[in-house]
Amino acid sequence: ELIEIIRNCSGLHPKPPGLVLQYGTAGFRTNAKLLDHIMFRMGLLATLRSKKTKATIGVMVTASHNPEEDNGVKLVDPMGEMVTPTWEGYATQLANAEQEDLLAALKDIIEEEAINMSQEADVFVGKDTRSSSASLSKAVLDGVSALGGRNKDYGLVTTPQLHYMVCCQNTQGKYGEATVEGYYKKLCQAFIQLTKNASNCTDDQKHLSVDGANGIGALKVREMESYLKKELHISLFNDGSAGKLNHQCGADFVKVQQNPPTGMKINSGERCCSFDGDADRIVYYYTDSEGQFHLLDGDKVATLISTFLKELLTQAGIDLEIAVVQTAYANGSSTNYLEDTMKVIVRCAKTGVKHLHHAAQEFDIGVYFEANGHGTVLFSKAAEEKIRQLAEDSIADDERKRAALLLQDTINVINQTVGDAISDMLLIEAILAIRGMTIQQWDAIYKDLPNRQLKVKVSDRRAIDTTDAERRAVSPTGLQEAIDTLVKKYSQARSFVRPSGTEDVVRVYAEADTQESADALAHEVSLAVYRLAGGVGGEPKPLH
Ligand SMILES: CC(=O)N[C@H]1[C@@H](OP(=O)(O)O)O[C@H](CO)[C@@H](O)[C@@H]1O
Ligand SMILES: [Mg+2]
Repeated sequence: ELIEIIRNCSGLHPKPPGLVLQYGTAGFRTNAKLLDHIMFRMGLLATLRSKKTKATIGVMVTASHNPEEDNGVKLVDPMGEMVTPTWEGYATQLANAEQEDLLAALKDIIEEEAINMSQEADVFVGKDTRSSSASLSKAVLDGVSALGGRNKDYGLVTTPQLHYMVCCQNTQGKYGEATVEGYYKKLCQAFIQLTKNASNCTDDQKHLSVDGANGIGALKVREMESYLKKELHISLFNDGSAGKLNHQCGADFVKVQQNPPTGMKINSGERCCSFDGDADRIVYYYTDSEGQFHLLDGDKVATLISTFLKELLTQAGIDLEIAVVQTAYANGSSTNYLEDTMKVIVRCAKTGVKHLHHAAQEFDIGVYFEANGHGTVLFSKAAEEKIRQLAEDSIADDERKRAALLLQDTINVINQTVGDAISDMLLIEAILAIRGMTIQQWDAIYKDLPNRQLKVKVSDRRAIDTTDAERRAVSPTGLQEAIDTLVKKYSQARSFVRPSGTEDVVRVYAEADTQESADALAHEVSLAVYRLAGGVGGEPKPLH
């Protein structure tokens, strides 16, 4: 019977023969026209995952910072985290089975995981604002129904909101209420509590300009505003009413171009931030009186947050281990500052949020951020418990107790399931307010080393294999030696290369004491990649 149903339904979502796609760093992602069968099949897979875990699973339809024509899908595991690697493998298998092999591919997974098909299943579905998202999310729902799963369609939500809903549902409301309203209430209440500790904060300081990337984040910021009770004054730009999603705006554009977004009115010295297309990344910036642009990326955010937390822990007199997890893309100055001045533990993980999240779970408090602005803070159960006890302790002295209460509100403003632009924004705004800190003062904590990111096209990027959290290349032969030799020519220099997990390119990163040196080093390393790793098209040209 099931066989019949699936055969009929899957016929409505046929796979283009021969098409091969991979569940990559952030799920499937490609031109929206190629994704209908993927969505249907991810509906099937999410239902199986739900039966297997006996918990609610999430499916988010989005392609984040990609252009509007693209789309994609990510699966969310029971605690709101990214789906586990084994199931990423199943996702790829199921996605690539030809139409006539679909049933067999499903059966393989059911047998391999010994799934009880009579177990009930629940799947939460969300989507971003892309024009293709409506029909693609329907295809997901079709997949869920085909296997008899129940679904809840949250419609338009940010990626981190969907992660949050899944976690709330599976913790029976302990993490919060599994509604968009519940999300705003929890975060905004914590934010308002926190900012009560910011004495004499002026209206000017409460103002923030937000670039919504013409995406879902803009819609949700607008929805949230009334819950903020005027404690934060947001001017929203790129709200989707006129401009195109991610086009010359949004966090990815601002970070990679090191330029302000179009469509935003920026007064010199004013605090601004940009979200990406599904609102799981945030970067801050301002322009100074000379018109110079200053970017405060994920590394600066991690520094601000970890410094704040460390001070509170000291004030509270609680002994908890705090660590910052970065990737190889973290600016060398940030790593030095954190290790040498802040004296916090720093770990380097492979690119991709799941790797950082995993590494951060090893500590009492793990702050993780990619340089591009995706990140959050994780508190272990034991850490939350210690903080709660002190906050409720009736005989603790006032200063310790105040710090514990601040830590508690901080925990509540954070979305621990995944990086969340809205939640990160509220936390950063609260920290700046409490410390009476301007964005210029925040920026001055350390000075970024000039850096450059480039892409090189090669015939097969798998030719490059890396080790040591992607900081060294082990193949092709001679590449790492070539990089080492080039790096030695410059001062305070560092460079590495790795195959991208989301684009068909090799990424090159270089930093050095001056922008000229960083640019020259990045170019020379690009040439080495081109020559040693099978470059295609013309040789990389120098930037200047
Ligand atoms: C250098 C860089 O920013 N890489 C991004 C990018 O991965 P790549 O594997 O580098 O293509 O997309 C990922 C998913 O959004 C994100 O996690 C990661 O940080
Ligand atoms: Mg994103």
